[in-house]
Amino acid sequence: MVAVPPAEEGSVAVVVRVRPQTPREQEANRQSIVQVVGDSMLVFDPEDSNLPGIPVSFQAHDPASRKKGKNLIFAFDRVFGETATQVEVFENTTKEILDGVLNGYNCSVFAYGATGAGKTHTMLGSEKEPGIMYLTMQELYKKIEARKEEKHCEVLISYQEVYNEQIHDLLEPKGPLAIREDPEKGVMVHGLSFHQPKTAAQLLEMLRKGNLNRTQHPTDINATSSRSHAIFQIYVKQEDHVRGTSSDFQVAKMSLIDLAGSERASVANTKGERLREGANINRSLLALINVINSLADAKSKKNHIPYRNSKLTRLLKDSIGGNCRTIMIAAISPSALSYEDTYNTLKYANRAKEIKLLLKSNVVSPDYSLSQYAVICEQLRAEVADLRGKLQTYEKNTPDVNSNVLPILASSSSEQQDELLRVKAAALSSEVLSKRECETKELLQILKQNDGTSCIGENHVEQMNQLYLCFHKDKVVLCTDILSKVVLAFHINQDIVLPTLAPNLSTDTKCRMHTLDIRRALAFYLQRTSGSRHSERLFEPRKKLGCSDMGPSNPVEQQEKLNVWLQGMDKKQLERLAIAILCVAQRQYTLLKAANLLTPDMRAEFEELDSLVQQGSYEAHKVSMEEQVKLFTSNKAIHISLHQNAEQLADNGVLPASYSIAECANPVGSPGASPVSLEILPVPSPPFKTPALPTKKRRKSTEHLSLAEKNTPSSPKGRAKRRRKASPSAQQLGSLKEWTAFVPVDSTSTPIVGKKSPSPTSCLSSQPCPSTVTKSRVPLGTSAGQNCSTPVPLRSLNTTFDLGEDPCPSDTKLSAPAWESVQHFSHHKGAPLIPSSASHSLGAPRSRIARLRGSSVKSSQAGSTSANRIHVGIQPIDSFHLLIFVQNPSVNPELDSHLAMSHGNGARKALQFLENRYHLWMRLMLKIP
Ligand SMILES: Nc1ncnc2c1ncn2[C@@H]1O[C@H](COP(=O)(O)OP(=O)(O)OP(=O)(O)O)[C@@H](O)[C@H]1O
Repeated sequence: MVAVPPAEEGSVAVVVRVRPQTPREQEANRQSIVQVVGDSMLVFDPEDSNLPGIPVSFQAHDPASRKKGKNLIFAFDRVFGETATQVEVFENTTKEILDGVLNGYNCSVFAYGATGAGKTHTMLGSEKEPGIMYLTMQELYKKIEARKEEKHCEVLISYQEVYNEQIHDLLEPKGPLAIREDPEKGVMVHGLSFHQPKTAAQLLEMLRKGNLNRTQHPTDINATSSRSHAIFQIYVKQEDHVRGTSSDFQVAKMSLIDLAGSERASVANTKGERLREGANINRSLLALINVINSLADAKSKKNHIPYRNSKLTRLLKDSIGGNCRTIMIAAISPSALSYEDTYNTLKYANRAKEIKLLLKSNVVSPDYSLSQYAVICEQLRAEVADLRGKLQTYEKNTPDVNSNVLPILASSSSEQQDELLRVKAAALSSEVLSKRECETKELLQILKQNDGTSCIGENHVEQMNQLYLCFHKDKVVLCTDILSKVVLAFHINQDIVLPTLAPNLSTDTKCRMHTLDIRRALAFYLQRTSGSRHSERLFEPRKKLGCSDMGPSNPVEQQEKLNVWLQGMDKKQLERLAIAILCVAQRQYTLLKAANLLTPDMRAEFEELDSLVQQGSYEAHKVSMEEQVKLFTSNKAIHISLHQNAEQLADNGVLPASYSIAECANPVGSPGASPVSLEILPVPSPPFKTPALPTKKRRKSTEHLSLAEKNTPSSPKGRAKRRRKASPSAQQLGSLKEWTAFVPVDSTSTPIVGKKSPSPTSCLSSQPCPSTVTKSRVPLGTSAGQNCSTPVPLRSLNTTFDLGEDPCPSDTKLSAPAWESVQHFSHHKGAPLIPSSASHSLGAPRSRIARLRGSSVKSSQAGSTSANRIHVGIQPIDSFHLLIFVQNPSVNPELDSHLAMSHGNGARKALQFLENRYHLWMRLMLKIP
């Protein structure tokens, strides 16, 4: 039910404005016939010139006039004397009812009077002295502005005239318009234009233009006599900003009417057209007077009101009396020359005072019937069901965020990605976060129970969650990195092939735990992932590659087997894993630092880890190298995480050495995929000499990898010095142009020839090779001298490498072009080398990699058998991850060695990324054909 606002009784307000005498009147030197007494009274044709305030000149009266209206006293709501200003008139008339308009009441102000009495001056005014129309609108805009916080207001205006009983649009002049009466909407003018001035100034301009269209002709009485009734209407619609239950809004109409002046043909001396105009004006005014009389007559209230007698009265049907606050401004001349007109005006004005009003605010409520409500309810129900469905889908996908969402992201537009991530984050934030909290607490429990040396304080739970939130907000940036780096650690050290991301979102948490207790971490990890699709994924590729030890697909069995396997790990294996994870943690620290996400606790922890990494760097490097070499000799994949926003961040100087593969959504071998070249480059030499590293001080076992362990074999100062001395940073690698100058565009290309390379035999000497790349960031491994013995030639990874059968030193000879290329692009003095220690210790498979030669490209193309080839490939997994794999088709011919990836700008960054972050003895060269 819509509450009907109570009706308010009232009556038409009538004010009189006496204009000053015109020059013509002054010339006639007649007496003034109007005496204003106070604010609301006047004496028409005062008899006694001695009345207070009446000038002596008034005493001489026109005898004819005196007969009719001698000393008539009129009282009105307000009487404005000759000196009253426009603003004064406005403020005491229209301004007072403006609030009514804003409260939903219809209002009208009309100026009535004889020709030349000052109606147009009052209503419209001039530029110098703008009248009520302008002042009203100005005030209206002010009031709307003042309440814009609560209400939304719209203003529409129309401006029309009734001339010779025809209605014309003054703002968009066209033919005469017809009046329609709608039972609900009231009187309407068909075809009338409505406008929306934004400011009062705009409105004034509209008024000015409208007045130019108004019919005005000079008469004897008034040089600018308006020959039409002008009706300016303002519609104000208001709506609450915050809707209530009723969705109410108010529409009020304000009519500002400048009537044409009544005239006596004899006085105005009108003829012809003017006479006809005058007759029509008088007729319509007479109709108005009749309406006023009827409205004012209490007895005739229920009787017929003769609105239809003229266009004017039809138009003003809802603007005079009734539900409309009405102000009549009676304009009169004080001159005795206008005695009759003034008297008549005062008479009608006096009559109009008696018109009663019954005011109601025009509150409009959308009429929602019950059936409409039912429809709305139904729609809302459907929407809720739809949203629930979506939520369930997202919840289902939550643990699978990496495998499901990221590929979608990779193939989506950035807007879609944003949206997906937003939705994903929303879905994750509630349930997953609470899961994560439990998980973290569980981890803490485990840590406390088992060794009591937890580096993760209780407050870390919160911090981790913060990190997690950051991860969401930052579009899966850091967490993903952390996540996949842990996976990488698993990879290298545990020989697990993992072509998809690690399973759950809290692996970063586990990463921390891993640094304390690898065995427990792995167990925990497996516990968490067993039975999930992720764990299947974890082992499936391994099976595919013929690793039968992980055989059973039953997750429980898998877990048991793995547990056994973990238990069976010897100290050294665990140590390797620990070191690899420490390296990962260091990189994680770098990323977190770059992203400004480090808390003091984390910083301390990572610094400690860093020192551990440094301490065990030789070992770490050795492990890494061994794994690397292994990698080349069997079908394995290294799962490398790439930073989604790396390029952007790199551009901003945040992450200078990372790489984005935003366009790498194509699966391996998919049609239209661009080939990518992956170069295996000579391995950089480590920043320190192996003999200098006291191997005794290496980490003894996983148990010794506590974060509290701070002893380092070399001082940080020394390390820093080594770093300074170290070979060029990633930035020194040269431009992409430089790279492409040396690397074949596709797999069938041969290395660029014609450039001299250093003698390969020089690499066999104990001196560093000229083209040795020395690493600077992290201690990486064996000496340059060692490396020199097993140089890896420049290769395109979408080519096939021949694997030599014999590991004899002569096979290490490189083709001249390859070496020269390496020298050129690397800008390094020494030759990049694979450490001899690694190659010596790795047995047959190791010797294979050692035997890769630049010249072998040709021989592979010449038809070497698949048994002695390896394929090295790079496969984008999603926007964040890159799978680099090395395949020996003789072991598993199913794996596609083609590379499908295209990315234009990131080649160098990719190289830097791989080199600096992962210490892989490879460099990536991505090429766009
Ligand atoms: N209050 C006033 N102060 C000064 N001049 C005025 C005032 N009122 C009217 N005038 C002047 O008197 C003249 C006639 O006024 P106006 O045109 O407004 O009369 P009107 O009633 O509109 O006549 P019509 O009906 O013929 O259009 C104009 O020159 C106007 O400037």
